[in-house]
Amino acid sequence: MGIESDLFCSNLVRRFGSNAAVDHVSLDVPAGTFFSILGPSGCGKTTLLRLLAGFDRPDEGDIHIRGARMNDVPPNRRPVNMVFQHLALFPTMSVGDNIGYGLKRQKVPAAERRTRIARVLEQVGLPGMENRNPGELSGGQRQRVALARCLVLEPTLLLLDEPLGALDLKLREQMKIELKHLQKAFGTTFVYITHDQSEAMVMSDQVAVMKDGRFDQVAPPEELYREPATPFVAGFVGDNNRLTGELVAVQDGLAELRLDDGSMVRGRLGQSSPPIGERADLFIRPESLVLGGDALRPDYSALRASVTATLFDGANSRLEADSAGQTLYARLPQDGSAPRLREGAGVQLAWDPMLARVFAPGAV
Ligand SMILES: Nc1ncnc2c1ncn2[C@@H]1O[C@H](COP(=O)(O)OP(=O)(O)OP(=O)(O)O)[C@@H](O)[C@H]1O
Repeated sequence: MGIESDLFCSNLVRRFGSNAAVDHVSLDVPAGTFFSILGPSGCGKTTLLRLLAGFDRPDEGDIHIRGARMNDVPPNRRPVNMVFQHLALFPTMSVGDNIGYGLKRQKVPAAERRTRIARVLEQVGLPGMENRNPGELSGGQRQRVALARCLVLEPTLLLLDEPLGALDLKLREQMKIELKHLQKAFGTTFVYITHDQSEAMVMSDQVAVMKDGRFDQVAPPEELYREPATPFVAGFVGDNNRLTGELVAVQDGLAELRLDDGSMVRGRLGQSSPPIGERADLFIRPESLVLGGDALRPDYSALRASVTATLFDGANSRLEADSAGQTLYARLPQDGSAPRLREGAGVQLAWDPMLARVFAPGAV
């Protein structure tokens, strides 16, 4: 890790007028890893990727690729390739010619080109498809050709700008697993931008959650999910319930909140603690909520709620309930153990306070 990493950036800033689209971003991506930048529309992902590719220049900060400073290096001289959402395969060229295009420009001899094209097609699971036309391929196959066209050039870094965005849901699910395997097989360093948290979580070694031009948190997917550093990350990564109340006490890292209907709930204090007496948000995941019964542990927090709907979605089935005007979702296991609950039925929703996070209110 450090300046010799495949990609190392320090304090990158890119302003448009008075607005900093990229606002002091630093990142360190070791060789052979899958790094995702995840954030909502307009947070600055594309602007950051354009700086890395060299299509745009930072106002401040440095970009290093394998130890070499890139700020003044034009895009075609950087050891970087880019895959776009709307891929631009040349429609009148065969798959083989599309893949060989960059090699030809590098003046790689024809025989070697043929060997490398055949090998990369095999690696992306399209052996022998050199002579097909892009129009004769499915959307997923075309995206694999676009990837092969970049990987055949053996870049240090592959930048991917929402490459699955144009595919339908089922294909996207399949391709995100394939991409993860391909990245590991090639060992190329991937920097992937997306607004889809599931894509980032499934594929990445590290995810940077971006908001308003800054990184809120950079961590492996599981850590982001279990230990969100900010209320934005808690609300953006995975499903979460949010309860708002007043912070009345803190003891041993556990915060106690009084909700507006007077109920008391508890959760672990996050990194940014509000002062006692101030408003605070408690986040608890749907799968951490249990439908309370006799076996409720005494240290659990619990709320009375009334069922507003059961939402069947196979393994992701959920219960929607209302507790004093706040909507909560709880996971409903589909192995027959979930009780049958009618709309309007009263339930008790309980949780282990260690699984809940409490933060000062922030934009979610
Ligand atoms: N050339 C430009 N001139 C002025 N403002 C720009 C320019 N490019 C981007 N911006 C602004 O910078 C901010 C970040 O834009 P950017 O396209 O990087 O976001 P994004 O996270 O990629 O969004 P999306 O997911 O919708 O593509 C936005 O407020 C955008 O309006």
